[in-house]
Amino acid sequence: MTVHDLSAPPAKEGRTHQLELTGSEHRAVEELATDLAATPPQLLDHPSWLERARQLGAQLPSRLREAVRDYRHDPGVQGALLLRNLPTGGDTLPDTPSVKDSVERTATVAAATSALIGLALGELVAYREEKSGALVQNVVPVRGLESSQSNAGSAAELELHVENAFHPFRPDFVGLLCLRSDTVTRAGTRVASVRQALPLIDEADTKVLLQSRFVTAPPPSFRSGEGTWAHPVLDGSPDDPNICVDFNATTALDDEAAQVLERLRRTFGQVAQSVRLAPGEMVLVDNRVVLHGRDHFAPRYDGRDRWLQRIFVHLDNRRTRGHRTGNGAVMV
Ligand SMILES: O=C(O)CCC(=O)C(=O)O
Ligand SMILES: [Fe+2]
Repeated sequence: MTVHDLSAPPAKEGRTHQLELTGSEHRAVEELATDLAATPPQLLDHPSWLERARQLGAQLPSRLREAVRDYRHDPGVQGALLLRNLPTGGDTLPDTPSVKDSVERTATVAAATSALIGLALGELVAYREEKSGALVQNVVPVRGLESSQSNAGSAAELELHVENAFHPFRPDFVGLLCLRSDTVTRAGTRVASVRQALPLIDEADTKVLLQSRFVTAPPPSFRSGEGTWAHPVLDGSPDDPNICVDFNATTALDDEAAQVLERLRRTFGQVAQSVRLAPGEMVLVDNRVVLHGRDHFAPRYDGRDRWLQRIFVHLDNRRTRGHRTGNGAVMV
């Protein structure tokens, strides 16, 4: 990550969470990820592979475990954790996938790295109706979907959103590990937290945002799903609220709320930072307080396009037990 990075001064007092692994820490993670990738049946979504991933996750270098634990306790003003110098199996990477809804099923060093970190943070989860319920999903540009408001798009900027804002059990955290960056236009992941935006929202608007005057539709990645019941955009502590909004999918139920929503969109546009991930960098965003999106870019479809791998994390899997068959990782 280079320009406009998370080391830019935060909007107000607070920690910026980031950690660059040393050479020996990198090798230690690589060894664990290589061991995990080779663990039978070498399938990411398999219960026995995930059991091994939980065990090996506990052996990650202590500075990494500390950084994750600290971030989990309080995600800071920016709500993001940036990890650098992670292994991705760099020299042996295949071409960037190019098809819609591409996912990783067979274990690789990169996918194992994401799984180890996700399981150190909490529980890996996926949605049966999205990307066939795979735990590690590819974020790649897809030909024909350039203008889509999904992670397969490119020509259009992907609007700031909370991941799966419509869902009663949206992820608590989203992780994006970069395998290949967009070397031409240097497209970044945009991040903006409600902790940064709140001081810029006036009190009257905050009041409206705390009321159930909004609805949100499922994103294009979901095969099916109902739009939400009326919900507030802000909830919890008025001083440090959670946020639930998708500027492409949330609509207001009345004119006043629509104006407030539009002002909120502009405010978030002001505080958003572009995180230009380089290969081996992973950004985790706290999906309760951070909106994310993506700059527009021009893919070449030559096998070398931008390639991220995405994971979702829940902190408490008892909450969703009734939605997960056999206590597995996929919500139905
Ligand atoms: O491409 C990116 O940087 C982020 C895309 C996104 O919003 C997602 O995959 O959830
Ligand atoms: Fe997203």
